[in-house]
Amino acid sequence: MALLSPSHFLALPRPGVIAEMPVGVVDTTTLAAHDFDVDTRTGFMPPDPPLVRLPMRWEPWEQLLEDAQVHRLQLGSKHNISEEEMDQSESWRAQVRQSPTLPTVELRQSELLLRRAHHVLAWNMHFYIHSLPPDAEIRVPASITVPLLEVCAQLQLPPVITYSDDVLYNWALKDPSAKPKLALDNLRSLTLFTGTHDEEEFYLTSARIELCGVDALEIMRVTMDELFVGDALAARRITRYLHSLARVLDDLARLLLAIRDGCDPDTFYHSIRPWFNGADSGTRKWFFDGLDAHPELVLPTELSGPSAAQSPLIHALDVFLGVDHTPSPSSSPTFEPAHAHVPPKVPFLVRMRAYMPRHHRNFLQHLAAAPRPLRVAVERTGSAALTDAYNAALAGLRRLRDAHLRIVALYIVGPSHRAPPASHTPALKGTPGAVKAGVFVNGTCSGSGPTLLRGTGGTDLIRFLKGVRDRTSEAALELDGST
Ligand code: HEM
Repeated sequence: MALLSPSHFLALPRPGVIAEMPVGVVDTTTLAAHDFDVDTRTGFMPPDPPLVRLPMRWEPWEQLLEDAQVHRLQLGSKHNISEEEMDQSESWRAQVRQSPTLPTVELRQSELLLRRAHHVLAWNMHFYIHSLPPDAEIRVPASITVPLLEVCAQLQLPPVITYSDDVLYNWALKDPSAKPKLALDNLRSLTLFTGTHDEEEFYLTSARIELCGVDALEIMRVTMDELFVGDALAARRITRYLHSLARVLDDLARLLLAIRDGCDPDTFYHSIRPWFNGADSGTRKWFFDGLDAHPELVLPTELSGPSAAQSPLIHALDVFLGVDHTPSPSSSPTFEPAHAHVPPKVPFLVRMRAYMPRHHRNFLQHLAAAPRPLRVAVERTGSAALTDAYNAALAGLRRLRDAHLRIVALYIVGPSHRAPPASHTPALKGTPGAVKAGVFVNGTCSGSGPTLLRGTGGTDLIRFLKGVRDRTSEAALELDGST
């Protein structure tokens, strides 16, 4: 790939999340950045397939990622891990430690290079940490720490796998010549921990929801146009749009529930999910080597693993419909991190925004600052038809969250009460339904005991999810405008 010259318009400095862009300077870091990197056809997914490999200069990182997958590194916590598997992981980790610390300056010229670098380095870091024996100290080698933190400083993302690494920017087309190319069944994942069809389906379920969610984004857009007009005809149109939104939300719920066709709950819980754990999900602290020589690189105080709670689409739906997730002071324990070495911070869903690509974060801020919020407009008109339609859209979002609760019960609560199947080999990619025999993997999910279940991000899971679901319905309006 040819690198851009420093004077090229795409090589202009990226904007700060909080800092405003200087007056007159357009954010050109991605071709769609002027509209928050939200594409009219693909929403928060990029319209073109993500980069699959960095240029030769960074080939050592790519080679390590390929080796980890080809040699099928195993979770260090797997209860019946063989000597051979332990040796295999250790020899891969030794290669990581011996790798040179590659410079990242040239990556800065392209957002797409930076994205791929974050993907590769963060994935290598999770392979490194979670393949370690359960009693080993967690020390991320300088060859990962330094370039990863440099890339993170550019992208304003934390040094950990995010939803954008495993869903938004982790896909390719099965058939590039298919029409339409981004059909829901024309996707495959790029990087997998386990090489299983189950893991791929886990990521692709979210990817399909993002693509189908484009219809919801379009409804938001036309509704906001009508809110600007604000007359009786606009109110009738918005009424129609909100009923359509309820139907789109039911489509999203169907896509979510369809995960059951391709992803086995025990495989997910025991073999796949432990790879996602962040620093706030385990009892061992993560140390990052190489920082002494780089005082300019700053580590975040908390690192949560990837979660679809980082999906900008679902946040956008809440913002648009005016669902307020600010927890009351009495509900704060729901949002406590799992371990004492991670200080409690802001509410979980707000925290998750720091893990989103910054253009998407900015999109949500922009949406929240809309001068004519939908909920206020519905309250003001007092129209029965419009209020019904608004409540129908909220009910659709609640049904989506009800479906999600069923999935969490099936994929986390259920398996956490069961011992891992004694003979369990997940079906390999491309062989769905293959006979399962041989190996099983014992997960290390935080709080995975029956009494206190916690999510990837360290939440008191069911209580938290029910709270979010209930706040969705609580936003409903009575006909006279009261809640
Ligand atoms: C097997 C499939 C899934 C499982 C086991 C699962 C599990 C979880 C867990 C444990 C949480 C709590 C937060 C955390 O700690 O990460 C969560 C939150 C969340 N998940 Fe999922 N999830 C699944 C699929 C999805 C999908 C496909 C989506 C949609 C893109 C989604 C959207 C969300 C959202 C938006 C939240 C934040 C709470 C909310 O807004 O309702 N999840 N999920």
